[in-house]
Amino acid sequence: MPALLTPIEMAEADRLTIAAGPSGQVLMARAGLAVADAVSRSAPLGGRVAVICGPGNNGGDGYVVARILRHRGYRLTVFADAPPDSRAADAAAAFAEWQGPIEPLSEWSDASAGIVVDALYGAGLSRDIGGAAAELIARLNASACRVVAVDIPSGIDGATGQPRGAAVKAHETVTFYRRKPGHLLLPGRLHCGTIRVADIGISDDVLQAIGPKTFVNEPALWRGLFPFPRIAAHKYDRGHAVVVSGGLTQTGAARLAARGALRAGAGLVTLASPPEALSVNAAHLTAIMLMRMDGVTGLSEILADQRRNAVCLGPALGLGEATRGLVAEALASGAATVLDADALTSFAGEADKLFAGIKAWAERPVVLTPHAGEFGRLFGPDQAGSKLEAARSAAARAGAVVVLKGPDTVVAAPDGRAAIAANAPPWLATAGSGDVLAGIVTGLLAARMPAFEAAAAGVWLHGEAGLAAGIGLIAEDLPEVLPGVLKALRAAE
Ligand SMILES: NC(=O)C1=CN([C@@H]2O[C@H](COP(=O)(O)OP(=O)(O)OC[C@H]3O[C@@H](n4cnc5c(N)ncnc54)[C@H](O)[C@@H]3O)[C@@H](O)[C@H]2O)[C@@H](O)CC1
Ligand SMILES: Nc1ncnc2c1ncn2[C@@H]1O[C@H](COP(=O)(O)OP(=O)(O)O)[C@@H](O)[C@H]1O
Ligand SMILES: [K+]
Repeated sequence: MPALLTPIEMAEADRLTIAAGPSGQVLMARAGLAVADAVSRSAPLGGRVAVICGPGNNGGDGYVVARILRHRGYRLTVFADAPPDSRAADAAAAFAEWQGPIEPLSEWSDASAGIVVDALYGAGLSRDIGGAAAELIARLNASACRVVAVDIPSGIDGATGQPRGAAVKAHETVTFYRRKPGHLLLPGRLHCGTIRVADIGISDDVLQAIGPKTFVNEPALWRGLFPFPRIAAHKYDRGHAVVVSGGLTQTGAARLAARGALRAGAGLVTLASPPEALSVNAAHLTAIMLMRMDGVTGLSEILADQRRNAVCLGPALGLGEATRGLVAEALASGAATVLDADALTSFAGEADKLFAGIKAWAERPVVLTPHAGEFGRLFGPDQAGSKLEAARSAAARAGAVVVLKGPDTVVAAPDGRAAIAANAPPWLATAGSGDVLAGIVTGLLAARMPAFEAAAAGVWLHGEAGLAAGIGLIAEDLPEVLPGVLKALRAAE
């Protein structure tokens, strides 16, 4: 299970492990060894290494690293302003075994070493960093030193990815057992550099007891429910997606979504077009079917055929009453519904009306795909907590799966499950890319994938498609590279 553990859950994993067998000192020894190995991989033997130790068990890991590296022949200096806190017994034991020099934090300079191990604070960060530690972090970040962070760069909150006061910028981070949300959420991810996850002997049995609800968005999370075509299936088994087009001069976005839906696996896709845009849509469509849709009645007629089991509204649909009417009709039809862009912004200030329409038929899947701006307009600009918590509480409030987009897209379900994406390349930030994503999710819903998994799989496929197309991609490329991505996904089954 690609679980992410919050600092509190990770402390519980440590506690359960220690209760069942190895001591905290043994876990710390393994953690320190993993970090020492990471340093050894990039530092020439005999080179200078500085280890900066804080007052808790993160600092304890640092003393272990220092001892191992000195034993291997590196020239070590430890920097710490105080011995370990009395509550960090394992760290105190590691400190007692360190028999080399200890300098105050204020003495650190980039002349001390080319490689710096950051063991100031890890999972126990509990307030903003100030004083000598903050000053040191500023000097460290301005230096040319290579920084290896123990567990998480000091100052990054493992639950939220937010810096607290000051935060180390690392080139490499070695964490233990499982990553935390703060390793994936921005800006935390940008502070981590390359992330290694070391096995320190924690058994997956602890996950049963902890019941984590946050995951990395990768295939292990949803592959079992992915609608790979079956040999005995016909196209209607693969579902029929409907995408609603905007008016005469706003048709491209819906066609991008429709093509995403078809490539993602819907057996059929129909573009529902306002009468005035029929000819322009007709000029651009081949495998995708076209139907005339005259307002709400028109959409109602199209969705009356229950085989049309998923519908996407929003891309370039226009703002206002007409769009609100179409959304209400889609939600009342019983088709799985994806709402994006204008379908979300049209409910700014009237969000509860939208949520009531969604909750009126709770078993019908609904996925909302806002970017940060649309999210703020719908759910209010001042969401408390991290992006993860914002998406989670929005999903509970709306009664829908929420895809809060960006470089660290979060997919959250009303039941509290959430997945954070780590595979999206920055060139996905291009006009129309979100329209394709809405279409991909619609295609997966048409193929009857459950909503949370369809949204997560859609986001992952979109990211992989971005990687496959590479820099320079335009939105049109995304559906066209999906077959290669799907082929690799299926081969890895
Ligand atoms: N036995 C275990 O539980 C294991 C823990 N491990 C390490 O232990 C770490 C967690 O240890 P701790 O829970 O002791 O926490 P930390 O060592 O991350 O920090 C806690 C200490 O820092 C102080 N502190 C927190 N925020 C501060 C701030 N902003 N300014 C000044 N002081 C601050 C606290 O008062 C406390 O003394 C992990 O990150 C990991 O590196 C690993 O050794 C694996 C095993
Ligand atoms: N910096 C970034 N790195 C990776 N992916 C990004 C980045 N910025 C945006 N994206 C992704 O690009 C897509 C943009 O969607 P959206 O903002 O709706 O654009 P549009 O309306 O032009 O289609 C989303 O899937 C989003 O997650
Ligand atoms: K650290």
